[in-house]
Amino acid sequence: MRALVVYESMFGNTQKIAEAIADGLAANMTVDVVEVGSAGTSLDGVDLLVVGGPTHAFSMSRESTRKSATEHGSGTVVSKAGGIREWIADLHAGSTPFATFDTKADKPHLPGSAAHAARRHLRHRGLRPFAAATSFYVTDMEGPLADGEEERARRWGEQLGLAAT
Ligand SMILES: Cc1cc2nc3c(=O)[nH]c(=O)nc-3n(C[C@H](O)[C@H](O)[C@H](O)COP(=O)(O)O)c2cc1C
Repeated sequence: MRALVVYESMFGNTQKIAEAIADGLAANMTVDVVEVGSAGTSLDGVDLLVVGGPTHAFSMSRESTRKSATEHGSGTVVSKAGGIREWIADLHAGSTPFATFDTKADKPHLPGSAAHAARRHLRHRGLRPFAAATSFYVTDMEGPLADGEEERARRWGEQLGLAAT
């Protein structure tokens, strides 16, 4: 069984979560973890797709929010060539099972989530939801991740892999 983890990340936090999820999945599945700019659009041979990105303006990023992140961040960004919104739109979609995740600010009352938006878009493309959309938290715009989030991501990946096999 093969899982594909596709992530978008500006400041590296979602990348860390994606790698932790992949680590957890690897207990039960073969896993590839790919930055969205390098991900192909075919899902041939993929038994479980896991997609995640940073929450920007209550949803998945757009070109304008990525530009803003690039301009306001203190270094170079990880995802320089498009985000998961565009990747999902281009996907050669089938009925592959999927799960989505995001990173977002650790503020309980702030609405909106890239993971929920990605879930809606993937369902719309015909893919099959396999797990609830899940958020992982950062303590500030550029991070770091809140305490324990990488371990929580690893466990989430492990549970997904167990359920898929
Ligand atoms: C332009 C922009 C808009 C953002 N909007 C939101 C938002 O609506 N809700 C939220 O919780 N976090 C928001 N954030 C914080 C991001 O979620 C945070 O930067 C991200 O989780 C960091 O992940 P990354 O290092 O992988 O980019 C925003 C960040 C940027 C740069």
